[in-house]
Amino acid sequence: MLSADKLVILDRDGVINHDSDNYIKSLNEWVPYPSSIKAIARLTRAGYFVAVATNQSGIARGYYDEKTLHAMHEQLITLVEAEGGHIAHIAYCPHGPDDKCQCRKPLPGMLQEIQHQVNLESLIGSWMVGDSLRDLQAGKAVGCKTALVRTGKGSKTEQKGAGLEKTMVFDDLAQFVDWLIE
Ligand SMILES: O=P(O)(O)OC[C@@H](O)[C@H]1O[C@@H](OP(=O)(O)O)[C@@H](O)[C@@H](O)[C@@H]1O
Ligand SMILES: [Mg+2]
Ligand SMILES: [Zn+2]
Repeated sequence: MLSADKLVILDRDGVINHDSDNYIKSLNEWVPYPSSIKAIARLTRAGYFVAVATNQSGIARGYYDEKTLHAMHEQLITLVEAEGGHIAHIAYCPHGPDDKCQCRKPLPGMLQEIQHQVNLESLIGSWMVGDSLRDLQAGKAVGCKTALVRTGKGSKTEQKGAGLEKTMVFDDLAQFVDWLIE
């Protein structure tokens, strides 16, 4: 039986893979950080469940389609499983900022989807790891502990400084995992 403190929810762009201000629009543009793939596998081996919650407004904006997004996620799963890791669930929000959905971070809808997928009563004590303030806000809304990584937009988020109370800051996902499981 999974306990909430053994669940780590990851933002995708800027945490697992390089981000771009022009969106990640194709499988070729989806370039993982090798250390992040290995870090996910280390979490699995340490008994953690790992899930992903990612805003993908590029779909609503017409930059790419869900078939392309699924190809990126199949590649992610293949790379993680090749390292002996596992991803329990990938939640994504295909909507745009004006669509008034319940799943676009900073709203916690995707985290609640993950909660139900892994059969947890609560996410209190789970981890949310992101590079943007909205990732941390979504996590805090449902009681997650929060970690900011400096990759992707993380350094900019850190410099802005707002909303980082009780958030731990790490250079990258690998450093967070070193701290969490060592
Ligand atoms: O970091 P996650 O949630 O995995 O994904 C973020 C991406 O969907 C894109 O989100 C966009 O924000 P808007 O959706 O345009 O506000 C921009 O920040 C892009 O640079 C970024 O690639
Ligand atoms: Mg991000
Ligand atoms: Zn949505």
